[in-house]
Amino acid sequence: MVSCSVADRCSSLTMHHSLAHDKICKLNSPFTIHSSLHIFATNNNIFMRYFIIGFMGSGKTYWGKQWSEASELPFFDLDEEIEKKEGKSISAIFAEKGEEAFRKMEADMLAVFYKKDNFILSCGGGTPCFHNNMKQMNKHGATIYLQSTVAELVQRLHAEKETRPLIAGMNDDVLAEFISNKLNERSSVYSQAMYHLPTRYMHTDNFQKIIRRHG
Ligand SMILES: Nc1ncnc2c1ncn2[C@@H]1O[C@H](COP(=O)(O)OP(=O)(O)OP(=O)(O)O)[C@@H](O)[C@H]1O
Ligand SMILES: O=C(O)C1=C[C@@H](O)[C@@H](O)[C@H](O)C1
Ligand SMILES: [Mg+2]
Repeated sequence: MVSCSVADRCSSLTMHHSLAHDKICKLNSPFTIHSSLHIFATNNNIFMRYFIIGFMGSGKTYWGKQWSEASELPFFDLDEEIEKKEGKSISAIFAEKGEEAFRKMEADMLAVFYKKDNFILSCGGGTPCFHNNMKQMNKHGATIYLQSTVAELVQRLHAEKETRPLIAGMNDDVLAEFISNKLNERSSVYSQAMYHLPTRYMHTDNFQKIIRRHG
């Protein structure tokens, strides 16, 4: 399904081959993802499914929207889809029904996307870590891990804690420790993504240029 071309060279971005996870190829841009390398086909239908994963605050929604505008692939945000279906915020769902119930809703909503054809989906921070979701996403499309450092995440999440139930009310020291521990715990799952994009090397301008070149 996927192969690495000779042009796939880059200092900051790596791709994990979906069929041979031990093979790591350097890519010249995140948008090699958008090339024919990641077109999936069944029964003569061609479709592109991109699942963006990463820790809370890594920029999945931010980059997913920009990528969608530039590529014209429709953008969806899994948290927002759950909120629409349930008619309440993620915080309210956690408060009223608990995390376990939320994880089930999340897996069920994700499964809806396995049947859609062309999209970019920004997942929740914990999505890959529950209900075998990581394996399923790798099976049904291309998975893209936005890899951020603890320092980047603390900086971004500092101002947005209250909309994220897992970190609401934490002071900055506790937040940094929580992020560090949780990231550590989740890293082995995130690393199963086909593409790893370190967010500190991503900028709007080069992102869009890359799309124009590869889209
Ligand atoms: N490269 C960037 N430049 C400027 N702001 C950014 C960048 N990446 C993310 N942000 C900002 O950081 C905050 C967190 O990003 P975002 O909401 O996209 O994260 P997320 O991965 O979708 O988080 P969650 O899993 O909680 O939904 C947002 O305010 C977003 O606008
Ligand atoms: O990291 C997590 O577990 C979460 C991230 C958010 O996107 C939401 O899905 C929810 O707040 C849980
Ligand atoms: Mg988001």
